[in-house]
Amino acid sequence: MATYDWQERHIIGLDGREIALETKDLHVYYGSNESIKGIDMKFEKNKITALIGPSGSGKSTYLRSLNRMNDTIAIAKVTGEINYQGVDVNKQNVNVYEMRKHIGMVFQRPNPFSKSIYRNITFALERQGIKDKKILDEAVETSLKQAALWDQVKDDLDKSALALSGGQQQRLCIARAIAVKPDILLMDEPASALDPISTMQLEETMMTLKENYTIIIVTHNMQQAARASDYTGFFYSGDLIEYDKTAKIFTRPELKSTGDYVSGHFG
Ligand SMILES: Nc1ncnc2c1ncn2[C@@H]1O[C@H](COP(=O)(O)OP(=O)(O)OP(=O)(O)O)[C@@H](O)[C@H]1O
Repeated sequence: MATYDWQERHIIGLDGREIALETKDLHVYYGSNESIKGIDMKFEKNKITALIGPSGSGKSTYLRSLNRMNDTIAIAKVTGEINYQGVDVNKQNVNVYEMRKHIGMVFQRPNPFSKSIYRNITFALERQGIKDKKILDEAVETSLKQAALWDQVKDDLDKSALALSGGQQQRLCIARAIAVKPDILLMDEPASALDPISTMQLEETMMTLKENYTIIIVTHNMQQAARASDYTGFFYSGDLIEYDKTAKIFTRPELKSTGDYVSGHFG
């Protein structure tokens, strides 16, 4: 069993880069359990950042706090700053519904509504008061194209979303998330319920999406992080231990713990 110096940190500064989102001294508590222990992290605009680390290290908790999903958990308390376009979205007076139009989320398991493919995409837009059929049609086509699903479903838009394959359902959920034109897409293990082919298609979709979006993804799949992301953050026990360009993390990380984790020799 290797021993590691858990006081060591190596965190990239991202000086001079355009920053889409930043947390400062972010802590998350579930009751008396401190699951995130003061994380400072910046995310570069139009890049994919992967969050990796062992089970229970706090990746999902951190990701979910970025668009206030932890608000729904009664015992959760989040302190610190989450800065997005000059606003601390962790402040109580922030309109969370509005904020989530800018910072969207795709979950681990595809969760389309039990509605048609078309209405899955238009639902949020209609809630915003958009009724013009031409605008809704355009939104459906654009977001399905961006999610690389249009060609497969364009003749079946009235069919139930639940009739799609798992991989198609996940791409529909991405299309639904991007229909409201967010800046940032948070993805919590979006490929964990998918087969290898759907996983590859999802990764290709992510690579195209980053032209327009900043993506932050939690993944257990090291190959996926290495292939698809620009930056990687290694989490351990609620702390961000090492954060750098993905190529560096996977070939010559600064810390032994990171190197052991990404090569499967951790512990
Ligand atoms: N809803 C919750 N209520 C109480 N504790 C929670 C809750 N969600 C997570 N935790 C705790 O917070 C810590 C971090 O969990 P989290 O799920 O964020 O880790 P993770 O790195 O995403 O793990 P995994 O890779 O297994 O999904 C764990 O100790 C976990 O038990």
